Amino acid sequence: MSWTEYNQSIIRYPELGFSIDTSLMDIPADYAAGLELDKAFAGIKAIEKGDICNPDEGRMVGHYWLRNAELAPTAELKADITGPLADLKAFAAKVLAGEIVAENGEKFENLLVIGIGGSALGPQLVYDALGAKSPLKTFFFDNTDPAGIDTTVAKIGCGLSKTLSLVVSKSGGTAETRNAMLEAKAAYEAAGCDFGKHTVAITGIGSKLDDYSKANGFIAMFPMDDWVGGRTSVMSTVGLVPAALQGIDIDEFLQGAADMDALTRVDDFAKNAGIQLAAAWHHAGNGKGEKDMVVLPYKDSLVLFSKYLQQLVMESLGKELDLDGNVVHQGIAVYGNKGSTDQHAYVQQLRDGVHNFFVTFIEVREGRDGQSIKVEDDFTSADYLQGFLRGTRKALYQSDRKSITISIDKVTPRSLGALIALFERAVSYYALLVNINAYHQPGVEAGKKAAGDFLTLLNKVRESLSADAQSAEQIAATLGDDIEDVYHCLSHLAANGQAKLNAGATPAEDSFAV
Ligand SMILES: O=P(O)(O)OC[C@H]1O[C@H](O)[C@H](O)[C@@H](O)[C@@H]1O
Repeated sequence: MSWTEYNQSIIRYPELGFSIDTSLMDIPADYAAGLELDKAFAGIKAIEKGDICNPDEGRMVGHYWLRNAELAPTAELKADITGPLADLKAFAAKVLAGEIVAENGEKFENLLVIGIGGSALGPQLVYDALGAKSPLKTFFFDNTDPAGIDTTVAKIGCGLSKTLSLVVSKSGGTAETRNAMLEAKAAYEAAGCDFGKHTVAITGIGSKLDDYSKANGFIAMFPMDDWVGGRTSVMSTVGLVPAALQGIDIDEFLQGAADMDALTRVDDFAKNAGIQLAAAWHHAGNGKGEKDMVVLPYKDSLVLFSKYLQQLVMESLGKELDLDGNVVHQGIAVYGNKGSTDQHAYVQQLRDGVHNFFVTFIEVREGRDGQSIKVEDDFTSADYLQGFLRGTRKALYQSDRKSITISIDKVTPRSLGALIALFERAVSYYALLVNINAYHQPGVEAGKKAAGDFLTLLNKVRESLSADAQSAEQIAATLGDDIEDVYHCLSHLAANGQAKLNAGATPAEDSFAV
């Protein structure tokens, strides 16, 4: 790759301390000419002006308005953004000033965020990246795993009475979040505290959670709108309430995103990092996701960025049908962790093994805020980190492994907002280029329905147990259900003290009794 090609491939946004280098993707100069760029630019405009761009759910796609309410297509929608923003800032200021306090009159010291998917990943990323000096130490319940909940409750310990909980669910009906909330309630009550007096809801108006928050005397409720998808909700009340409580400058966070939005909505391929990122993905995977994206931030505080992008990209782009109903099985697989840590784990395969990926390096130019010691005569830890990034990038390219390098000066609310906005925009553009709806998630429902079927069967199996040991086959015959499904119910009951297992040599020979 020549110096000239590097200069031609890089896009720099000095106002954001940002650059993106696609030179090591080897994209032919005429590649963009073969893409439906006009359709992509027109599609983004339709999204931002409030067309129903999520046709399957009949919804607008409004996350771009969250950082610039002036873009919202009506005064009412604008007020739906600015009103809650002002309210949440006032609320956070009162909590941090000790004007809103715990039931026992003490200042809140901890925050417990209860949510899953888009209602957890954004707050987790923001806290990890920016929350080092948070006045509220933050914990998460992001699952229905009772052991995980116990571990977190143990970590909070006697601080629970000074813990503010946020129950976050757009739909207000997600089972894992409901369960985790009830587990939290039980933990507060075991500590002699009233759950409602320590808790805030963030949810859609009129949802089950909204009703529950009123019935249980929650401190406050912040609304979430149906035109914001879970995976793009970090700049709605979902991400901003916890961030403001953590003392993070949310105005800067929103401004970084607004600035990136402005720079990536221009109809000029050469200057638009969002469309270029989407085009790079398209070229790498032949427009069909044939290559996975490995995300490698060389900065510990961005370790969750790969996990965050995993939901943003895979839930948005992983679709069976295109907008015309054709079966396309689109998507881009995303995984990653951080550098240089991963060089001592899976980078061996990236360099030498199966060639099914491209890398997105995230470079943070400043090593640390302040002076560094020398770890060798001439070098600091930051020099090493930079050396490993540059070295890995080069070593991969030498074995024909492509990469994108995105650089920011440092991890700040502004640069994190800009990074998130860049990937949101690239996802929108890519979806337009391959003609899919990036804003629904029909596949998620199948797993939820099957989980419901399991629970129905679990009840039936539990009731079929008797003092006489029976095999799965016998119980399945009585119930008229699938033997293996019945067996998994029996195993679960036995593992959780609700059935007695007489272990045989094979699952068929296992028998179960009450
Ligand atoms: O915020 P909630 O309604 O509880 O949804 C939480 C998450 O679960 C759903 O199943 C979706 O797949 C996610 O996109 C969503 O972010």
